[in-house]
Amino acid sequence: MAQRLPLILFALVMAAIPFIPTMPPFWIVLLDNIGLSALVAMGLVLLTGVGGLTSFGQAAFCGFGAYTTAVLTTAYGLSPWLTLPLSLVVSGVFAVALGLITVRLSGHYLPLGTIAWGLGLFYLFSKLEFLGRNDGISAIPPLAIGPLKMIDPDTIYFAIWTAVILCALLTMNLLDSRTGRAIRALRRGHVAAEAFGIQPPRTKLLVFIYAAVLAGLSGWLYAHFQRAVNPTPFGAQAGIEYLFVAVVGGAGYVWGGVLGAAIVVVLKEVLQDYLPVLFHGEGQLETIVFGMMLVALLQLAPNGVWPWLVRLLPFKPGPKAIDPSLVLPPRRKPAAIDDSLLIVDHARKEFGGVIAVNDVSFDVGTREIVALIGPNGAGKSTTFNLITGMLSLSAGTISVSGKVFKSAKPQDITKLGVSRTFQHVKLVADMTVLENVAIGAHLRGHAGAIKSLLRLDRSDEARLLAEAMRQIERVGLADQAHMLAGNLSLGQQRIVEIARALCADPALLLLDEPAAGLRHMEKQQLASLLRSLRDGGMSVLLVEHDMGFVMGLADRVVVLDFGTRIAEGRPDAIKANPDVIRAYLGGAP
Ligand SMILES: Nc1ncnc2c1ncn2[C@@H]1O[C@H](COP(=O)(O)OP(=O)(O)OP(=O)(O)O)[C@@H](O)[C@H]1O
Repeated sequence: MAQRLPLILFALVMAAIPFIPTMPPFWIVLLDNIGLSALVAMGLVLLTGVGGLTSFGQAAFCGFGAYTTAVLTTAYGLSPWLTLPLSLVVSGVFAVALGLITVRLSGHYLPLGTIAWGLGLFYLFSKLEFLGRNDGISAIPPLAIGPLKMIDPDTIYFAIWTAVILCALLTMNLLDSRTGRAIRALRRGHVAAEAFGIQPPRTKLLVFIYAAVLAGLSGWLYAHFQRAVNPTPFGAQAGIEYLFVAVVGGAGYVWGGVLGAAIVVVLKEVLQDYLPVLFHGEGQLETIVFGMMLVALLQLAPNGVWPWLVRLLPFKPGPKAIDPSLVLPPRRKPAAIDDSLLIVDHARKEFGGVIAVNDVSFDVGTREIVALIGPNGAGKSTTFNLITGMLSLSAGTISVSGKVFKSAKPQDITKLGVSRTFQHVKLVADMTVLENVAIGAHLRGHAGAIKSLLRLDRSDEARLLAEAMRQIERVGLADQAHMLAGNLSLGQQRIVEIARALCADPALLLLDEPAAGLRHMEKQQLASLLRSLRDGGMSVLLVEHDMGFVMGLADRVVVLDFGTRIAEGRPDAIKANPDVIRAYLGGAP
């Protein structure tokens, strides 16, 4: 409840505003416009700020919402309350169709794709006869509750701001959940997300639909507020402006969308009113000044105004409460075959003319720590990527717990009980250590987006967080659990990755250079942690350049050179092996 206090206070203030006797009616109109814009921006926060998918085309989804209700209420006489779900469904269905194509685009192609369909849909709205072409549709009935018709700006105000507050609540619920973590994980790229069972295309499509539905809701309200629609507010320029709103307010924050809407709507209004007076009606000066002010604002607050403002607010979110008594059921571990959990059998990987891995074979048994060593470019990371499904084999096979594959998706390998860390740390810097580690337990949770939106996921979520905390304590980072991962040292971030991997309850742990960046004491602690994991029944395969660390820890060592396995054996034998000394150890520092 205390968590929701700022929202309740905000709702009370917004509810009281129309009753202030001296409130100029025009301000209420401005607040209505801010609310409409905030709904679209909130979707963009999730899509662009949190999910990393830049869209210039959101105005088109407002158009779907607005035109759906305009047609159905004027041509078919349907009640606006009936057209509300239909407007949202139409926006959502178009989002599925456009999203299926768009979310697969990457880099510059994604925003370009959204501009393309933003432009295309604008022309569609202005050319279709039944949508009234350029003139649009007028005489749209107002919203009404019984005899109360929401004709004035100060009555529809309540509908608009109820929608804004409700959507803010739902969006915050979604972000504070297993699904929300999956969305936030996407911003760090697909690789880490996929390694823990998150399905990026599906998650992106979900965000895409959610943002479109919010825009559709804004369009529906707009149609009944203006009582007329035409294509202009749903064109590419409006799409760009919505993105501006989100970025100015703070694209990573739900309330950034609302604040951005307030800044942009008020700024435009003030400039439109005062600049022509100051400059005697000269040209389109307000557009130029508006653009310059937004650029200046972004220079001052590159992450948007919300995070800057939040530092001044008295409410600070406390750390998440964790109930240590909650436990997640262990994952069903697949059985090892002939005591081997992992069998790499004549694995080969060619990149064009480069043979990165050349018929390499080795295995990892149960309760065993195996180290994969070799000079730079020997093929260690490529072998790791073959095992984890990030690369497909050119020849040979890999089997995990008896399941043989040539190419498998990372999510499928994770489901077989394999969990990994990365050579280049892949944490979400602006998420806490606890939230990052909880991503590791993604496949152990079950609550989906709908449950998260409605807050029906709390017991599932509490168990996931309790498990994440347990793993953080296990690796010795309890004091850092509520810190942002990006504020930790590189060595600590590597340990956080291990906690995240452990959160998946793996049978086989793959560690890519876990000791890099660690101090001597930290390495010793890591070695004793890995030994205790092995003694507890886990198998570990690690790539590492620190020979002191490897030789004191590994049960068996596999040595690669130029993609070929040149030796395999116990650490003492490897240290004395002349081929290994020549290829690697002799040159090792
Ligand atoms: N995607 C790729 N395309 C082309 N060549 C690649 C690719 N990935 C790796 N290679 C090449 O394959 C070889 C093995 O690289 P890999 O990164 O697996 O070595 P490594 O043993 O992990 O090296 P390091 O210790 O430096 O991380 C190198 O010659 C590398 O240039």
